[in-house]
Amino acid sequence: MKVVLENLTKCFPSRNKKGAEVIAVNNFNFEIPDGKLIGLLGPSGCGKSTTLNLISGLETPTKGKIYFGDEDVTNLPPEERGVGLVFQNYALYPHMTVEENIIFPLQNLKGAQKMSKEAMHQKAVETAKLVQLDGLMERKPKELSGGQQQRVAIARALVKIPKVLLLDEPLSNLDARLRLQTREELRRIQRETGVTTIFVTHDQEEAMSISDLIIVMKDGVVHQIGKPQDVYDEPANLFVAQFLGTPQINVFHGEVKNEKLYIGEEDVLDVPGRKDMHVWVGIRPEGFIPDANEGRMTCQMDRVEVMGRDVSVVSTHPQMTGRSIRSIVSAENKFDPDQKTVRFNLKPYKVFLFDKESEERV
Ligand SMILES: Nc1ncnc2c1ncn2[C@@H]1O[C@H](COP(=O)(O)OP(=O)(O)OP(=O)(O)O)[C@@H](O)[C@H]1O
Repeated sequence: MKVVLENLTKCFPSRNKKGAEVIAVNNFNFEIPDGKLIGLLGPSGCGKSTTLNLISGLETPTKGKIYFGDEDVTNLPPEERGVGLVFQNYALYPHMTVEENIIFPLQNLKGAQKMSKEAMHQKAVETAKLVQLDGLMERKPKELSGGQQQRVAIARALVKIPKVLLLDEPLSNLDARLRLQTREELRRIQRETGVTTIFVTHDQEEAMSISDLIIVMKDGVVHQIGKPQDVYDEPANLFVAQFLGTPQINVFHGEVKNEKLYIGEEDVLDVPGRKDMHVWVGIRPEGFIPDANEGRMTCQMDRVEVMGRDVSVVSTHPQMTGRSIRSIVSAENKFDPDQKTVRFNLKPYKVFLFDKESEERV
């Protein structure tokens, strides 16, 4: 089912009398396509959870509308929206078995939807199979790993076949290995069920790896929506460029003069057709090509970190905004441990220019 957000806005009153109100979500407009997995991404406090709570009905919007398909659900309570919810803390009932936990939402069905014990059991078994828990139905939550507990929570959210599945940081409580495994599981379950899913995370790598589309938010405002690779390759502004990618993009003070890009005294790249202006220059770590003789950009060598197939060259530059430049280059490049400088040429498609004031891409 598609989900339409129309001018969606949520303001919270200030916690003290003098303070300004908080605009947690500011005029969010988007149509989430049917059957897709959407990653809602941004730093802490950017309004991700509030957006999810508005979609689920746990919060009511200050302004704007929410549609599931063509139905306006803005004023419907959560239980009438048909959403499945999964939170960071699995919130399972500790005294119930896996099966009882999964069945729980079915027991509250009323009227024509009421199910027999046998039908509920069948449904629980089917859903448990989907999340690969079918051998563990008699266990209590404390007898399960974190990843398994989260799968019970997902099964419980799916058992009523929700129109929309909403996941708020569902992997945060898992250790690194389980996190990786469970996110792949999540992707598989979403593909198999085809339920439109919105997944909140502050972890850009997690969102990029499993989402069909990512939405990048900051301070309640949506900064960019797109396929993960497209957003990485074509960031709309400096914030998005800095938020996506590990190591982070390197940012320099720069200037376009006579169709050349200058960083400090050096013209590091030809930029045909560009008008003269001062810019922020963002260079992805993979955008540097070491060239000891003809490299147009000279940096002060700090150290080389071995990563296996690649090496990370850590260097500095007076026009750099952060502490040090991180460039990832093939391990086939050889560096002298005593060299004072390192010279690079730049891959033009890995270099982004941003307006100095608005920080929008130019
Ligand atoms: N009930 C509330 N009353 C007042 N302010 C709130 C309330 N809930 C959230 N906020 C504020 O709204 C903003 C957005 O909060 P929200 O929880 O949506 O962010 P988030 O992106 O999910 O953050 P995190 O990743 O830390 O959970 C924050 O500034 C937060 O302090």
